Amino acid sequence: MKVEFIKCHGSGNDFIMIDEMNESYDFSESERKELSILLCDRHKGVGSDGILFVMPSEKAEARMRMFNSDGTEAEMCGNGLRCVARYVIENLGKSEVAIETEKAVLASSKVAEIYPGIDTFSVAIEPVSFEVASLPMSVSSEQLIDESIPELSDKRTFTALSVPNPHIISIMDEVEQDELLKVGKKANHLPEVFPNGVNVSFVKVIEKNKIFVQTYERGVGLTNACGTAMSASSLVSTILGPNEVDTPIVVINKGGLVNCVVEKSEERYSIQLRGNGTYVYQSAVDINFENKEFHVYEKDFFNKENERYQELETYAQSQVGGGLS
Ligand SMILES: N[C@@H](CCC[C@H](N)C(=O)O)C(=O)O
Repeated sequence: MKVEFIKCHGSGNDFIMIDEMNESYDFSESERKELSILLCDRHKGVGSDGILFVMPSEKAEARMRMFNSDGTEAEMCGNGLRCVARYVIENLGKSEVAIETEKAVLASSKVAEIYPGIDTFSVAIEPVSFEVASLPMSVSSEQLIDESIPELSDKRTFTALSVPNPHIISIMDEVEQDELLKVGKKANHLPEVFPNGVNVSFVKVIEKNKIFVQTYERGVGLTNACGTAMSASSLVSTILGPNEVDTPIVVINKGGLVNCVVEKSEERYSIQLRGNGTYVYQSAVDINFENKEFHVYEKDFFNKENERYQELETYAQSQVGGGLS
């Protein structure tokens, strides 16, 4: 079977995007999982953090399903949703669209550039819940706000929330990647506490409304950026730290930066996540699901789009001080 795809990224969190709206691939569920494991492999495959399937929807202009590189499906993907929003916006010639995800239909639109020359897309990150049952997470309390999780660390405190995929966030003075890797691995081998796994983020507050976030992603490992994690981190550093609601929070990550606006209405939080949805190249793969063999065609690069993004990346790294280890 020949499958066409676009290689894209949001903040360096990279994806293989497959259009099932205009193409009738008719994948089975096991084929979607297989595609993710084979193609996301950075040594033998195309290499990416996950696969975005853009599908028809009865409730919205399109539906997104997102699979991690280990073949598991996530409830939501913020950086991926910006890429899908761009694809649907450009395909339909609209400036805003609604995208169906597992737990919600989410508003997405093209907005003012976050950096000169970078087409920028805003996606709604909701529903948000601090109930531990929503992750799910097994602890004796209903919420876990800035508390220790002894199984993970004896020196850090964490806040648990779903947006709606599961996250735990720890705010600290300096983010150490090796420590994040250790804690992230532990958290994802602790089914008695996190039966479905969890995304783990370390956050440094650089100044008011400016934070640095790095994430160990469930189903992937350390990534350049995780959109839902940056949204969750913006919210937690607003509740526990100096950030403000209704104000763009600059979130620096290893792959660049985004803006997050935390909103509160009738005691419910939501976040607007704004950033790039960059196309790197398009290509196709011939895949035989029986024997798991595949051949990737030549890459057709999008003209200079990713080179422009690299300017933003360089700018973002200059903003973080000692945050990158
Ligand atoms: N990178 C994504 C989140 C992808 C899913 C995550 N690994 C999970 O399993 O919840 C993002 O940008 O939000």
